[in-house]
Amino acid sequence: MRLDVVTIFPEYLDPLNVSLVGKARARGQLGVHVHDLRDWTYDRHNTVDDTPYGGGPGMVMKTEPWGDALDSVLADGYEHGSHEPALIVPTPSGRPFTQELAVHLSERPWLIFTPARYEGIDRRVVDEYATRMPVYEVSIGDYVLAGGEAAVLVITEAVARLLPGVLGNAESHRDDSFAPGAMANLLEGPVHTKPPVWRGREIPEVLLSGHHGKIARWRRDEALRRTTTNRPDLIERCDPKAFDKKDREM
Ligand SMILES: COC(=O)c1ccnc(N)c1
Repeated sequence: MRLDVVTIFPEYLDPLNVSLVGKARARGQLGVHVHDLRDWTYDRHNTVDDTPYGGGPGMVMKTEPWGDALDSVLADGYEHGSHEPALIVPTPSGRPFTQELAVHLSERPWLIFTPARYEGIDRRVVDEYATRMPVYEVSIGDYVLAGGEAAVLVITEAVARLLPGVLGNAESHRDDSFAPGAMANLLEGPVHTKPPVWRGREIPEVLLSGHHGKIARWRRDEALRRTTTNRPDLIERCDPKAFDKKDREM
């Protein structure tokens, strides 16, 4: 997978050099190219914004720098063998970013992120590139940020961990919160590790039983309990039949 990020704060994406994404890059599983939008400005002040047509507060990011930047990124990607780009536009007015969307994006070969600042990017930029590739306008939650770069980090982290071979244990995805299948729409339950007793607190006995069926049922019940408490809105979406099937597998 190739990721491109065009931003006025390239240093904001430095965390993509560390941890899981950094390791995936070092192993060549992920190519990450961060570009400074101001490299495509030609005036003395490297201007990237201007006042909004129709009036209103704040400033709007101008079409020309974005157009020149995206054309350059596309040319470079194609030249190096990438294909089927998709534009990812982090915005509070986008579709919710979900585990399902993360899975979908992890299956694409090339993602180009355009995190905005100010009041956003002139709409004509999205309209222009929507003629050449799929555009995903994505919100990471019901709140507004000063810029989309933090959302790029969130989306990249969620997508990169799904790439084959990135997470040590391929099974780790199966019980993810929101993962497709029996755990779909359920929050993950609690986890425990050594020591067996800590400040007088012991491990739930079932986890020490070695009975995989009982352990799986306990984990499912704990996931249901946590989901009921924290996300009752998800409960009606659960597929009880999936649990029956899982029970049979136990
Ligand atoms: C400027 O970008 C945002 O404020 C933003 C991006 C993605 N999701 C959000 N909830 C906000």
